[in-house]
Amino acid sequence: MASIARTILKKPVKISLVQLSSGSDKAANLKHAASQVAKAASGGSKIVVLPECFNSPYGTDFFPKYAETLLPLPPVKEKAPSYYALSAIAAENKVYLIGGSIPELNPSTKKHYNTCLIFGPDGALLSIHRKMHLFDVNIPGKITFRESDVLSPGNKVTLVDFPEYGKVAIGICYDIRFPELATIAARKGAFALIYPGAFNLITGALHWKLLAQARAVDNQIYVGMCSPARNLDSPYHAWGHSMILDPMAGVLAETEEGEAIIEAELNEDRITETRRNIPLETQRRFDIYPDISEGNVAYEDPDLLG
Ligand SMILES: NC(=O)CCC(=O)C(=O)O
Repeated sequence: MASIARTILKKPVKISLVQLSSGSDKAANLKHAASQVAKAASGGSKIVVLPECFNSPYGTDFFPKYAETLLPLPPVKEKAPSYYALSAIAAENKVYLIGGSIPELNPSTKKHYNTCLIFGPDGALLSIHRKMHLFDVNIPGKITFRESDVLSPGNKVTLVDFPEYGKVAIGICYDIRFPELATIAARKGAFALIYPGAFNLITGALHWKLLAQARAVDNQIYVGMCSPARNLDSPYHAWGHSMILDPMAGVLAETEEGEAIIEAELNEDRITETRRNIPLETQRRFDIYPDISEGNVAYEDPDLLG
């Protein structure tokens, strides 16, 4: 089989993950996010990531209360303060901003979503990812959570093109448990999988790093997982431990549970070296099993097209 030689990261890029400390005051959370993204950008990062539900506490009781109306695009200013704050933050700092996630309401269907907005360095909206896999778990005596009591799932794989660099795939938290999403994105040429995510203290301790390393090693790609800082005053205690992994699943940057910014430089050489040394791409057996990146993959969500 021929080897697949293609450039997927056009030039080195520094990325920052902001493990933000948030509370119940949305305006204060937005202001704080602005100052932390500015700090990350001043260190040279051109891609900056915020955590899941960075503008609100995380929990089913909070989603409707904090939900913003994005549709039809562009949203009405008063109904989407986080949208306009993120756009301004991206433009002021000239960064690609992966805006964690915010609770969203589609007023025509009355459905709520857990939604990531991605803006370019000019402040223009590049893409929207709605969490595809909802966090519904029951580990008796430890944690029960049912996002689906309130939220609806998004219906597409999100690959965003950052023209100077290449494509980045977006998932939100529980989405990382589904390797299909990561594999589709990697085979479609993403150089990084980015997951804003708020794992908890039970599964975080066991699975957070394991899943990050699994997605990196399976796909020979960079992975970033960006958590909120742990806030013991809030009902949900996030695991923290934001991390950036290289395509060999080595940890490039990692933090603990407090507020922090972590950063790393990503480059094409590390991807090609990994893929040359362990040439999974040319060893796959699509004569035996299907290539899940081909065929019936949704990249557009009809609900988002208006
Ligand atoms: N916010 C989430 O999706 C949490 C996911 C999580 O904790 C897990 O174990 O998965």
